[in-house]
Amino acid sequence: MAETGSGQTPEFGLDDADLAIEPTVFGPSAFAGKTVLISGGAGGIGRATAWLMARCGAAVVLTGRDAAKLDAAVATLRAAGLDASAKPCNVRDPASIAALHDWIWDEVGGLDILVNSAGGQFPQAAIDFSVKGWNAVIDTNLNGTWYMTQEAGRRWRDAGRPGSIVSIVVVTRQGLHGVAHSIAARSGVIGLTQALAVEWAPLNIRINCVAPGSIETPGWRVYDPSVIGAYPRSNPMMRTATSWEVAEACAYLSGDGARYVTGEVLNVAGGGQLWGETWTIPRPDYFNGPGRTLRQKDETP
Ligand SMILES: CCCCCCC/C=C/C(=O)SCCNC(=O)CCNC(=O)[C@H](O)C(C)(C)COP(=O)(O)OP(=O)(O)OC[C@H]1O[C@@H](n2cnc3c(N)ncnc32)[C@H](O)[C@@H]1OP(=O)(O)O
Ligand SMILES: NC(=O)C1=CN([C@@H]2O[C@H](COP(=O)(O)OP(=O)(O)OC[C@H]3O[C@@H](n4cnc5c(N)ncnc54)[C@H](OP(=O)(O)O)[C@@H]3O)[C@@H](O)[C@H]2O)C=CC1
Repeated sequence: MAETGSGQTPEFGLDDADLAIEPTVFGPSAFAGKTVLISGGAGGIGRATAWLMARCGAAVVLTGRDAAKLDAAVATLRAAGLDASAKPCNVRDPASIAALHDWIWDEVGGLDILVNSAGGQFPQAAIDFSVKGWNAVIDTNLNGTWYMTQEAGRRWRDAGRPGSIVSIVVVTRQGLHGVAHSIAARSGVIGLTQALAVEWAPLNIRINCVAPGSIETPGWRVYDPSVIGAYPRSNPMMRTATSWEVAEACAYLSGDGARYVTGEVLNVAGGGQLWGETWTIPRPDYFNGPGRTLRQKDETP
């Protein structure tokens, strides 16, 4: 892995030098003339999506809370000759989202695509969640995604313009343990997406989700090395993946190739939605035993 333009090599995942040259199935003008807003745009998956779409001709606008991180990401994109800008915003704060959109519509010339990649959680047994911790995860992942989505929808409606939204979620029904708050929040986002796919079809707005599996990004810093070591076993392909592999799914779903697709969840998880297991907290001993047959059912596991 090469060094980034900012002199930083992330602990996990691809850096900017990698993202500048990763091969893609999309042509160099696949997103020409499109403006794409990416929350979490200086993070792992958001950053890869920014590089991919910018390399395919889009003007990308990055947002997140950390202005310095955004500025560094924009500087490397621009140094590669790409059209990138950024404005900080906290997706938990509707006023800062409104200010971001005012700037995009007044200064950048409007919006075509929104990618909701801001999000995250911390690993903890659900029985130990504090009220504050639960609310932090719900507010970031469910409310934040809704605030961003509603603001984009309103602007498209008011401007009479079509739009496309992709929200990054997690695999909610199989294999991911120790992040029940996030499963709850992302299940809400999936339900919201299905509802809006219908309600907003008359507005010519499509909306879909991407559910990544084990994707090596800086976000992995909150997981203990002992659990990260097992992540390749989260799926039948028996490997982790890159942010680029998720970015290509975001590009497909948000772009014209998916013009007849709305209300979907695309798992980019190597089949982890079908087989595999990811413990973000240490796996309880209960699940390490052989289990019991009917004959053994009254014995202690
Ligand atoms: C088949 C599928 C395989 C998938 C494998 C991988 C699974 C998924 C991986 C990812 O999604 S990685 C990429 C995502 N990135 C992150 O998760 C980034 C890190 N997370 C965060 O930044 C936070 O968790 C947050 C909640 C998203 C941020 O919110 P906020 O900034 O408000 O939080 P804090 O102020 O830090 O904390 C608020 C509150 O939350 C509780 N809390 C936070 N961390 C922990 C922890 N480690 N353990 C227990 N509780 C925690 C706590 O109550 C905090 O309040 P205080 O106690 O600090 O007052
Ligand atoms: N990596 C993985 O294995 C998986 C990731 N996902 C999900 O994909 C999405 C992207 O994750 P990934 O790129 O890996 O993680 P990163 O932590 O690398 O990126 C997430 C970004 O979200 C931004 N963010 C967090 N909270 C807020 C907020 N309140 N307002 C604005 N921006 C915010 C952060 O920027 P800043 O700190 O500057 O605000 C950060 O750059 C997340 O929703 C994640 O949970 C799902 C499944 C697996």
